Amino acid sequence: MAVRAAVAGASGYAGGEILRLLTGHPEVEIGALTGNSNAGRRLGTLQPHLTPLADRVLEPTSAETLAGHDVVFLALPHGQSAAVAERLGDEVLVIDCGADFRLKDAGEWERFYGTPHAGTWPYGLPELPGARDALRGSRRVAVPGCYPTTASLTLFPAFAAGLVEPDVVVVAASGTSGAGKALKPHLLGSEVMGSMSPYGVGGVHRHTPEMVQNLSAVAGEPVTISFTPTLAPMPRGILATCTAKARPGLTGDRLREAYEKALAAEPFVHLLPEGQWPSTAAVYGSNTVLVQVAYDEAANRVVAIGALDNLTKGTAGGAVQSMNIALGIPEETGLPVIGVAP
Ligand SMILES: NC(=O)C1=CN([C@@H]2O[C@H](COP(=O)(O)OP(=O)(O)OC[C@H]3O[C@@H](n4cnc5c(N)ncnc54)[C@H](OP(=O)(O)O)[C@@H]3O)[C@@H](O)[C@H]2O)C=CC1
Ligand SMILES: CC(=O)N[C@@H](CCC(=O)OP(=O)(O)O)C(=O)O
Repeated sequence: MAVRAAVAGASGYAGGEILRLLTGHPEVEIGALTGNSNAGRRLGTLQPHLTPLADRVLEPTSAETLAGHDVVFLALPHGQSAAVAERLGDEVLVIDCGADFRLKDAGEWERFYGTPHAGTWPYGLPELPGARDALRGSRRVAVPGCYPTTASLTLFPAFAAGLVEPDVVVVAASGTSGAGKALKPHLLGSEVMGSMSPYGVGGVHRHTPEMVQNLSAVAGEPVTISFTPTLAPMPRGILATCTAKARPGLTGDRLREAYEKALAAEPFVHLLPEGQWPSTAAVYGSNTVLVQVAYDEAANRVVAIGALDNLTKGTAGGAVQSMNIALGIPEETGLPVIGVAP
């Protein structure tokens, strides 16, 4: 019997990408689609690429409209998920694309988000050690932020093998869809086109504690991370350059072996052949993360670079991957691994 899935926030970027993937998922039947200011409108006017669903009309987002489904995807602004989720019942699989349930440390949540902490759900980054076990059979999933997905998948093999010091620098560029569809003056076409600009500089971006949480768990000790996000003039994609000081005795061969071992069985994280480096264009629309790593001997630093599509593996693809695991569906079902080129 098909899994019946509802999508809250279907008018937004993340909701639209979830629907793009679910329309091709053989086990899923799409149920209620909800919006907020766009409730009552035809989906085709908001998401014209979702042609099979063009005549579906958005309902208001409420526990009532989302009831009666096996899975509910929440693609809502931060702070909106808890009130909906708590009325959906424990047997429904609720997958939250927002940040509300990602962090374990309530103090860190309050410091970066400025609101009371709603709680912690199993974290939807299956590739991290132990994550698949926590997701299997779970009825709640917190989908990671797009930058933490990129940096964590790019660096965890180095930490898992104990090859680097717990002192990391991440500089990442993101496409503009990462900021959502709502109008923001710094995202107007004339502000973004032909320019790259940093934001959230100096340890203040809310994804910093999420990266720290992930990599500290893998390292088995506290990791500090200096994270600088930048905005790039492209609709989708993240390219993260991550560096960490090497531990004594590291060689390029040992580093490569550690990455090969950690990533060999991963369907969605692909270590490129030596000498080839990731690009955002190569992962456009796919659930793949491309990774490459090098040992910069003169600077004694590991340089690891990862690229993904922020809306696919960075949000919706990760969400569907976690749904598959939670429901016992083969993990790769319905998820593209091939990008769009040129
Ligand atoms: N974009 C990305 O790359 C990523 C996004 N996420 C997370 O996914 C979630 C959605 O992001 P995104 O799709 O980019 O954002 P958008 O701004 O594109 O979409 C937001 C959605 O939420 C709805 N909405 C707005 N306000 C409310 C409200 N008060 N109550 C209920 N629904 C509301 C909107 O409805 P309407 O349009 O009808 O008003 C719209 O459907 C966010 O939590 C975001 O952090 C996570 C990882 C990456
Ligand atoms: C380009 C851009 O603005 N990106 C967003 C992150 C997108 C993401 O992963 O979001 P959530 O944590 O909100 O789910 C930002 O930096 O705020």
